[in-house]
Amino acid sequence: MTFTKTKQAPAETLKPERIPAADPPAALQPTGARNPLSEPSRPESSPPIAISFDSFNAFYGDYQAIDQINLQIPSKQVTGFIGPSGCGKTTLLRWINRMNDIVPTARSTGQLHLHDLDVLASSTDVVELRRRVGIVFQKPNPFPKSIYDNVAYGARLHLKLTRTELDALVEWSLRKAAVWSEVKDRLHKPALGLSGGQQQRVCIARTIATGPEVLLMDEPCSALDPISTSAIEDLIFELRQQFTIVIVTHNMQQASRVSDMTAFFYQGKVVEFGTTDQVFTCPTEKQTEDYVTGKFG
Ligand SMILES: Nc1ncnc2c1ncn2[C@@H]1O[C@H](COP(=O)(O)OP(=O)(O)OP(=O)(O)O)[C@@H](O)[C@H]1O
Repeated sequence: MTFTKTKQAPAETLKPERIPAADPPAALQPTGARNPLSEPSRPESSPPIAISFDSFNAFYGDYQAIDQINLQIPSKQVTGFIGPSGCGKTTLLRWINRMNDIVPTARSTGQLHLHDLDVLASSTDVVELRRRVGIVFQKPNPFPKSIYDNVAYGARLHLKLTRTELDALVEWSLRKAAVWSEVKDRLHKPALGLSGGQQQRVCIARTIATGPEVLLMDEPCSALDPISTSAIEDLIFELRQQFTIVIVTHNMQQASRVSDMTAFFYQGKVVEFGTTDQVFTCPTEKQTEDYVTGKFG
């Protein structure tokens, strides 16, 4: 069995709003420059690289979860991480915004760059890094606050906006996350009163409200029903126009639908990395073929 990349039609019942053409508020324009070291030999037509792992290793205590990974993630595309349970997908994802800093046993060696920023340097401002690299988790995790306050939360921390500007930002973010029409009349009601799919889109709105360049998504649909999953997939497809997206998924159909590039992981290594069409229809490695066709994993 092989998969071909097809764009799903939006679910009629939850048809997402299209992304407004307008740029985000000026205060949210990304500031990242490109890493010149990552790009010198790439042909003109290749997209620039947003994230580079070079000889990257990650450990929990003595256990090595990531083994000598070299991976270059293109800007403003969707890169899917696939592979069997325990192969290191989440670990690698969480190093990109240093979420693993909160795990006492976690450490890494090698190089990791976001454009020209040395992510692992002790001098790196982790709060600013996490503003530039937002993360959406497996289960929607809205704060026990109103929808408005959820989305405004990061902006209140990072940006000094007037009430009018904040209102505009909240609306922009909720529109971008394709949930505005469903929540605009209940902005000051608890976010926890929404459906799981709506909560997840509010969490995405909360993440993009601080103006990140990168969105990390760790199995963002695993707790959602098929209609909500379809709405999130449509949203991912739209958001890649503006954000670099890295998504971990166990769902092969989902990976083939939403990802431009796919990395197949096995036992802490990247076995194969290429366009999603190539990885799913014409894999070069037997292990990849066995995995995407469901023979193991
Ligand atoms: N906090 C931790 N402490 C110790 N070991 C950990 C920790 N988190 C993950 N590991 C181990 O690191 C390895 C990689 O785990 P990771 O969660 O990155 O894999 P994964 O590919 O994302 O798996 P899954 O698809 O099941 O989520 C596993 O062997 C796991 O048990």
